[in-house]
Amino acid sequence: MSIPTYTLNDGSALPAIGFGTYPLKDDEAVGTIVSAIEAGYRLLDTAVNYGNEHEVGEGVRASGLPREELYVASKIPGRDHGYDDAVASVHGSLERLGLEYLDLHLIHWPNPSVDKYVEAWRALVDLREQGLVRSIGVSNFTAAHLDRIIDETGVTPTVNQIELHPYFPQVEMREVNESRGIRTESWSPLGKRQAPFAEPAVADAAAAHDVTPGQVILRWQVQLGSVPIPKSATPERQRANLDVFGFELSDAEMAAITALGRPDGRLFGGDPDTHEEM
Ligand SMILES: NC(=O)C1=CN([C@@H]2O[C@H](COP(=O)(O)OP(=O)(O)OC[C@H]3O[C@@H](n4cnc5c(N)ncnc54)[C@H](OP(=O)(O)O)[C@@H]3O)[C@@H](O)[C@H]2O)C=CC1
Ligand SMILES: O=C(O)C(=O)[C@@H](O)[C@H](O)C(=O)CO
Repeated sequence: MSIPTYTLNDGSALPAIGFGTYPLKDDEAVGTIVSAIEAGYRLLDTAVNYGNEHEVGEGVRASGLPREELYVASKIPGRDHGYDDAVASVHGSLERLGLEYLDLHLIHWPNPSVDKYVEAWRALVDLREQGLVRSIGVSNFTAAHLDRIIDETGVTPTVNQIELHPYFPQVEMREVNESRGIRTESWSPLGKRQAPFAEPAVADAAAAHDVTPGQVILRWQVQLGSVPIPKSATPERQRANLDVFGFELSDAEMAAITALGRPDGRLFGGDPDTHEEM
């Protein structure tokens, strides 16, 4: 299956759906990642803090695909936001992955109380110039965090990966990203443990299009223009989650799913102004 791509603001191409790798680990993770690549995923999302960059790199090699056909993305953890620490962090990621370059590297969380995310961003800008990272972006950034790094460096992130699922549809942040030319990526795109598969807005659309509730939610993500990165350890679900380009939700179906959003819809209170991860 060939996956459509978006052109990012730096001219590079990002697959319209990717594979989330948290919390896959150890030998089993390698097989799971190979099965995802065989299912057709090309974008693999990892992070230093997932502790599985080695496994992702092994999966890339075991897939037998040429490196340039895969799109590998990782993230700098909060403890590495100082400029030199961020540079060392990216070198560490490349070493663990066993790759010569990353397609995309993100700042994982802004950690505003530490107040060093601008330094981490400067490091990413320089690493991109050196060719170690092809595209650079952020995760869990609010409008204020985005505007600060853009104002202080003149460089706009290509993507902002944020929590986005039917109970937390991020209407405002999607507009914030779009107005700055930043592509939104959705983490926990299905809603993880709280996936709203039984909600009538989802179940009715699934019945109408003869697809699964998971496919409806991921298709909703695609039609919002956000890039979902669902995780599944199950090959059948991996394949089903990718098979969302052969049907289209109506405007009414889209609106009904977005209307499931609620103010307390975050999965674990991950408000980037207050939730910090090191
Ligand atoms: N930047 C950030 O701060 C964050 C980034 N992430 C990224 O986002 C990725 C995805 O998020 P995640 O939290 O895993 O949540 P998801 O919304 O992807 O849900 C994953 C869960 O749903 C199950 N599942 C997957 N497909 C289906 C299906 N078709 N039907 C029923 N159940 C299904 C999986 O189980 P099974 O494996 O058994 O199929 C798993 O338990 C992560 O892997 C990570 O890469 C996540 C959190 C924060
Ligand atoms: O998966 C990620 O990228 C995270 O940031 C996680 O640590 C996330 O915060 C989580 O799953 C907490 O339960």
